Amino acid sequence: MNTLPIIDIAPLYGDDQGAWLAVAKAIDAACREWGFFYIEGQPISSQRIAELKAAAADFFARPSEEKLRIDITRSAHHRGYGAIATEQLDPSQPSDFKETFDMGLHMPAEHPDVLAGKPLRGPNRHPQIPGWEALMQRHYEDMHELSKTLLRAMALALGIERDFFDRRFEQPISVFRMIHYPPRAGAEGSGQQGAGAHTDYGCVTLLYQDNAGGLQVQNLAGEWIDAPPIEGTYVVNIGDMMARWSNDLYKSTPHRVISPQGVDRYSMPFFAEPHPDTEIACLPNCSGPDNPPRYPPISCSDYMLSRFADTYAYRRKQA
Ligand SMILES: O=C(O)CCC(=O)C(=O)O
Ligand SMILES: [Fe+2]
Repeated sequence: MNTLPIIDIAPLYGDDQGAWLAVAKAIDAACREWGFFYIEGQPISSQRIAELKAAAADFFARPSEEKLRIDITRSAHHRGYGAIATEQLDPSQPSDFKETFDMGLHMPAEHPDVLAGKPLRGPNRHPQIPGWEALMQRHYEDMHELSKTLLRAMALALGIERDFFDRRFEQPISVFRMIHYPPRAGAEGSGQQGAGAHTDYGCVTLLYQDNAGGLQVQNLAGEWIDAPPIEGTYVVNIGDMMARWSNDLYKSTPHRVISPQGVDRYSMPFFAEPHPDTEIACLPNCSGPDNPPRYPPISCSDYMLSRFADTYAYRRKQA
């Protein structure tokens, strides 16, 4: 059973200002209370999802040698394939029982930012599968637009300029990721779990999950509650950078994935992050005389790099 808010965002695409504001307020309230909610009425087509799922199933079923041609651990800017156990989201647990594909904003090797060695900038690394790159590119752009639509609603509800986030999310370091969780062999509680308990690092995560189930969210009482699959929805959650940006007005909530039993699970998060040079300093209207800014300003890229180093052993070694 689901206890998280479900928000129909269709009015964000219409002309009714009153309805628009009501949705913005509902999103804002969910960010303050839970940091986790579902959206429905979003414009990503079910055909797109079907194409992505077919592409994921095809890619992850390929031999390791083929997938490792785009090994993420050999990419300085974090693109490509992550084999099982590359990531360890909960350091007190075994590594995650999942494999991943990550892509971001493509910047060719000769782009000045790449030549200057700017962190997290560079070309994507796609598998050699016909149609793959075009599909991923289209989806990345559509998810970028969807995240900006949600951010615009948050800006309005917070009483800051409507385009505050639009201006800061140009040339973003957002990542689209596909994840495959193989079926778990042992009983629940034994050994590796799908994704260890963690909070997301960035601003806003928009997650498509298939119907296998297993995503859980920690409530205020510290209990794990299910965030079950709901047809046609995305699960949206706030990450640590947005919590920091909003002076902890918005919550970044721990979550995890229990490996599926007897079935494969596929999920596809889009991690929306700003331009790397964006200054993350207390947002307007998020502090006051009794509530001073809690964190010093930091650049988006410095913040993200420090968090990546915590989760990926191979990046710790590089650092
Ligand atoms: O696969 C999922 O449902 C959640 C994945 C997740 O939390 C993450 O990648 O940050
Ligand atoms: Fe997460």
